[in-house]
Amino acid sequence: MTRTGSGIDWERLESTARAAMTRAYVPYSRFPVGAAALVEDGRVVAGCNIENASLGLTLCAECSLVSNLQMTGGGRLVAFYCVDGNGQVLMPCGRCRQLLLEFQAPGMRLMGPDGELTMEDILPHAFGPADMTGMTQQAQQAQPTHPTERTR
Ligand SMILES: O=c1ccn([C@H]2C[C@H](O)[C@@H](CO)O2)c(=O)[nH]1
Repeated sequence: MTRTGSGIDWERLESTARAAMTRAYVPYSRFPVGAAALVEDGRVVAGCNIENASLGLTLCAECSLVSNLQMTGGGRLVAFYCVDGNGQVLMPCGRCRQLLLEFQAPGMRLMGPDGELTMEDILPHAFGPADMTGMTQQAQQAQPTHPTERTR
């Protein structure tokens, strides 16, 4: 049984993810992926995977989605849905869990194979933005200066 209850319009996200999946560029794996997410301001953003002849440079659908998010006004993700080529729910790979963590609204919901999940469910004890703001003054001062910021 699918657990819902958060009031999220999952059907809209599912259909947007499926439409995004049809835009995938996957000449190497033939494994299209589409992702869609609801932004806290009501926008829906989407992405597809984009492969590369240099295989390790492949962009996952989630990567394309967060690029879309940032380029269309930024904000935080409230709900996320990802599908494979059959339109079935696909769980984000490890790297993409980290990408999503960066842009999650508090309590963001993801659709999993058996219902709603949270980031804490799929990436427990995560390293995230809060850890960076916790950097000590000393550690920040130790950062190398970017060449353009040098005064002489
Ligand atoms: O979370 C994931 C996992 C995989 N892929 C893509 C990358 C590659 O193009 C294909 C096979 O790994 O699926 C995604 O887009 N997102």
